[in-house]
Amino acid sequence: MVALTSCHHDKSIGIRLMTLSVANVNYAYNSRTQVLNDVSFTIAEDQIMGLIGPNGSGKSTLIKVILDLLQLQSGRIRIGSESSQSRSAKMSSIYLSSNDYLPEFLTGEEYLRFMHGLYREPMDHAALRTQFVRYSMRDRHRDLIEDYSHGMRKKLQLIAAFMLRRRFTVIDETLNGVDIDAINLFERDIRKLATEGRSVLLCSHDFSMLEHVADELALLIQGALVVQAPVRKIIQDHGTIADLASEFIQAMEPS
Ligand SMILES: Nc1ncnc2c1ncn2[C@@H]1O[C@H](COP(=O)(O)OP(=O)(O)OP(=O)(O)O)[C@@H](O)[C@H]1O
Repeated sequence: MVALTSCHHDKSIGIRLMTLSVANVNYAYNSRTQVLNDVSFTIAEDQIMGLIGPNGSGKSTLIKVILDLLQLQSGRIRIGSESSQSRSAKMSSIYLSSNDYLPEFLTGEEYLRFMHGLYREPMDHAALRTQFVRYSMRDRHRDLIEDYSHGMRKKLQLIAAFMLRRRFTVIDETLNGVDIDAINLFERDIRKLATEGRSVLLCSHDFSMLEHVADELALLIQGALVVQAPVRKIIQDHGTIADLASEFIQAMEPS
């Protein structure tokens, strides 16, 4: 096994406020399976961080530990200045999960009202209708989620995130199955969140989308974070994110 522990940082950034700081996090589901190994990284305000890694490398586990859906076993996680377990951290974060388990018995509009209720935010009905039109779902907010296609369920989750505009948005593979028009809109909408000073953790196997949209990239291999680097530096040094990923994955394969 090649030791690959270097993390690259962009020295030109200077001092920035951090939305997320993860320090020395380990996680094991049981005594035989150590899934996360001493993971440390940060996401600055106004930054979109892409999270990549092979299947089973621990990306979803890391996200669940960050959001306190799995209990932190060791290390420290802060969202802003608060512990990730605090109520204020939870109120300032939104999670779009990789599955599309949504309450089938609600309409899209009722689901969004429910989400706004959780965050104690008033819902802007005009904004809701606008988002449904933008994401090619005109008038479908009145239909039961049960009747939505797979892509429509994903788009409903995206609309929730773009209406609620939390300080920290976490997206785990939510874009699978979403059409190209919606991806283009998503890229524009997610950049707007970042320009407002919000932060995004975007886990995806779609490297070309990440090349468009992410500022920074984190690569997780076998539960270890082997790279945190600005995307433009990766493209400068390696050509593409895919090239960087395959270089590291090959280097870590047993010879
Ligand atoms: N509830 C669980 N109990 C035991 N092991 C689990 C559990 N959930 C995940 N694992 C294991 O933890 C490891 C990491 O899984 P995880 O889902 O975090 O990977 P991932 O990087 O998100 O993968 P993918 O790209 O395939 O979605 C895998 O070996 C997986 O089998």
